[in-house]
Amino acid sequence: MFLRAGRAALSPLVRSLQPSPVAAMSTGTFVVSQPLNYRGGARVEPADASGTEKAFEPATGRVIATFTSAFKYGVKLHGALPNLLEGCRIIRDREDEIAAVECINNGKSIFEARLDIDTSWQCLEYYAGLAASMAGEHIQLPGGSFGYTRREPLGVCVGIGAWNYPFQIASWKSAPALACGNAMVFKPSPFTPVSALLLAEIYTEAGVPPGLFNVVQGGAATGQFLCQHHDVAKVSFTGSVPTGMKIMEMSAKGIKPVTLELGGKSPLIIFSDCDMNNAVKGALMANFLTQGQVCCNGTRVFVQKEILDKFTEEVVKQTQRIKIGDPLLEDTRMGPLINRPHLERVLGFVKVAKDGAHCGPSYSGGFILMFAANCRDDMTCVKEEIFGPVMSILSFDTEAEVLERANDTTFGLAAGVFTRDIQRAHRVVAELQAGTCFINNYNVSPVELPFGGYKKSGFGRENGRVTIEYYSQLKTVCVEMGDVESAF
Ligand SMILES: NC(=O)C1=CN([C@@H]2O[C@H](COP(=O)(O)OP(=O)(O)OC[C@H]3O[C@@H](n4cnc5c(N)ncnc54)[C@H](O)[C@@H]3O)[C@@H](O)[C@H]2O)C=CC1
Repeated sequence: MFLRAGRAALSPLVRSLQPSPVAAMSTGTFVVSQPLNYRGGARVEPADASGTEKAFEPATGRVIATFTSAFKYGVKLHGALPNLLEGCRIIRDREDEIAAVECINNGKSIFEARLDIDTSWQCLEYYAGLAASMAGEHIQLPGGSFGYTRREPLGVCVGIGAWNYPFQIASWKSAPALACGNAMVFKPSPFTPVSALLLAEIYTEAGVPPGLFNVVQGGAATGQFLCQHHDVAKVSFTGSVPTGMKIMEMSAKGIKPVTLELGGKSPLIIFSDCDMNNAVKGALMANFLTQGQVCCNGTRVFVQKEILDKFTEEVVKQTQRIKIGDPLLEDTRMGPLINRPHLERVLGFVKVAKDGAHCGPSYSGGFILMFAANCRDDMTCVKEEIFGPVMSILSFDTEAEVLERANDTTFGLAAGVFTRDIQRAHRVVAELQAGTCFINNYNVSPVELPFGGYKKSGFGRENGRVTIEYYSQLKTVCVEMGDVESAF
């Protein structure tokens, strides 16, 4: 199953967690003993505790936290602009500790967890800068009259997160929300309840007023409660399409705006004139980060016929070199999937794919990694979101053909193209039905660039300047400089 011997070598990293108020360490991993709900600037046990849930360490199956779900909730708006830059500084200082918590609770490699923490503090830094430059318009009207617009907060925003990027999702939702003057109640996935608490404590330490960022633990029932709460002005959700539909339905009843960051089955198109080395690296980046549990992964890899064999051979060679194992080890690049039911689900897709495709390396018992070559568009592994380390390779002849096949999906989160022909690159991305398109790279996420989906992958955006519009509302002020011209 998993390299226990390697774990002993990790104790210095693990020990460095001990001074943290979060965790008391046990044999090479941690257990959380304090309450995991956060309200009014402190950890609390919910008054209406409705039973307990457990969170596990994916690599070992150990229980790392037992926590209570919360239902009753009330948050007061403070109207204060928090010091996000100080929060950014604290996250950078505590990067190793936060990354280790993320690695233990999620299973992603420590190497990758650190990258997630980087994109988290970068987000706080970015919106700290934007907060000061938020401005409305001044519009001249006849007769010296004029109008102006103000960007105002929405109120209490709810953030609901998935388990694959727990700290990053909490940061990407809360930083723009707080920068716009809102309060946020954040509900992490019950699989990964721990690191959002670290963010809450960091905000408090940074001087964010108590009550501006709160964490509520629980599953679907808690999420529903938050979406239906009459004090909630907006819901920002990251998760699956079926849950996204429910969130939208609930929000519609209260006429609440929603941001939906949902699933995907994104195409990655490799033309024969590509830089092969970069294209292979791009395909690995597009499929194997966080054990393939990434919404925008380019899992349908379309390769132009002339280079199909060479490309497949290189992909196989390089996937075989990926270091799989204990996610806390520095050289590990792929850890375990989030839990056993998810592993079984992914293996189910692999089993079906094996009947129709030539399949590459696969390992079972907590870790798997594979590719399926010679796939067809109608295969289940090509049509459905697997959310695991499974790359499907398909061949194509012409640009027109591949565009039609790439767009033949109800999802539209991301897409990628590798080619040396700059005109073709831009022509192709203009035709791709996806919210984020990569040219000659894949799965990089600079915080300056908006991220979000087309079609059933959702709407609204995270990151970038535009996200300010999703966490604020526009007030128009009309100013009369003359007399009132009455119709009566
Ligand atoms: N577009 C994006 O930015 C991202 C999308 N995802 C998508 O998320 C999915 C995997 O994440 P999961 O956590 O399994 O998704 P999920 O939809 O099962 O759960 C997501 C969150 O919603 C909550 N929830 C579940 N039912 C609810 C309900 N009825 N009302 C309110 N809240 C509810 C869960 O407790 C969790 O916090 C994949 O489809 C993936 O593609 C994941 C990461 C990023």
